Amino acid sequence: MTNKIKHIAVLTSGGDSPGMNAAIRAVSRACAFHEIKCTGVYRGYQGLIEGDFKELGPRTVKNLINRGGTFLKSARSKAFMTREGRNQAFEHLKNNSIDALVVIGGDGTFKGAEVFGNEFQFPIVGVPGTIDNDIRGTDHTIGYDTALNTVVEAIDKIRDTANSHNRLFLVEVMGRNAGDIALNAGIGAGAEEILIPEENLGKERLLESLKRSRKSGKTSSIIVVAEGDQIGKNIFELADYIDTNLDSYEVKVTVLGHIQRGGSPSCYDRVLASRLGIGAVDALINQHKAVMVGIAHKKIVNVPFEQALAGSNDIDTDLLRVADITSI
Ligand SMILES: Nc1ncnc2c1ncn2[C@@H]1O[C@H](COP(=O)(O)OP(=O)(O)O)[C@@H](O)[C@H]1O
Ligand SMILES: O=P(O)(O)OC[C@H]1O[C@](O)(COP(=O)(O)O)[C@@H](O)[C@@H]1O
Ligand SMILES: [Mg+2]
Repeated sequence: MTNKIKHIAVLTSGGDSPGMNAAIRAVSRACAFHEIKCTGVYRGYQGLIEGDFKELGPRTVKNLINRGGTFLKSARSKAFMTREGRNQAFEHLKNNSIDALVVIGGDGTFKGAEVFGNEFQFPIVGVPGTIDNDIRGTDHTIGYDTALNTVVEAIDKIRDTANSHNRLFLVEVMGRNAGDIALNAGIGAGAEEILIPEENLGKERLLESLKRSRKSGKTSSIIVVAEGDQIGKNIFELADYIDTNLDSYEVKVTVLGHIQRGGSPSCYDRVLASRLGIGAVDALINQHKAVMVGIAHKKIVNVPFEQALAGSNDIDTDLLRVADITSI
């Protein structure tokens, strides 16, 4: 076959997520399987600009499947947003005879890949790795399931103390512009209210709802707030507002922060990462470019970057209903 891919580079970019290591491992081993040379790029696009490369063989990636973070490290690269930076990146790829690139990251990473791929006609395939699950065309992104489990475990602990003290806890979770973590972990942890960017509840309605649940006999409450939510953006201001207008509870705030991004990946994320890593190499061998490899209805799919980037997945209205009914 003409244009046979002989050398693939792989990088991780944007916010790290549990399972990225498993995805790198799968890419490296799929390359070994198909007798394709594999190079790891350190620190995402920044390492591409600096030529910070390391050859990856099947044994280089041993003992990684269970490890959180990314051993190739990740970065948010300002220089890659410039044409000059991207020119440098292309020179390094050319000088190292690299034919194609696998980028593991989120929406920003795919945007960068789309821009770069168009500018230099360079084949790039994306693997969705972000805890936010804010990519279209794939049911799940790598790291999301692990993050959900971390959040639920943390909220279970908060529930113990909330209940012992008759307190209302506002728990802030990640998800820059997406409510997936808040909604699913909120249901899983039995939250009374879930505030997400996709749906603006309004402070007054939140207060009314809390008053109703207090009246119905609840003695403590957990509200899960996505960091990008309209009324929860400043969670401490929201806590003051509730404290001032609802005297039945003592209000406390917990910001879960970056613990949500760490830890050993769940089995689901390990399997997903393994499938998508292999899918990315398959896609390149089959001459695909500018696509993300995703999973839809249990099957591997190739989704053009343009579609993957068409806003985050719509929020599942059925889940909103489940949250409403189970918290009555
Ligand atoms: N429009 C763009 N042009 C070029 N590079 C971009 C663009 N958008 C994002 N990138 C690159 O992708 C990197 C990762 O994006 P970011 O939004 O930080 O994370 P994520 O991929 O997890 O969403 C950015 O730091 C930048 O280097
Ligand atoms: O660690 P940083 O750079 O402060 O970024 C925090 C952001 O990264 C995330 O954890 C993941 O987002 P991305 O996958 O888009 O990088 C968001 O949920 C959060 O808002
Ligand atoms: Mg993102």
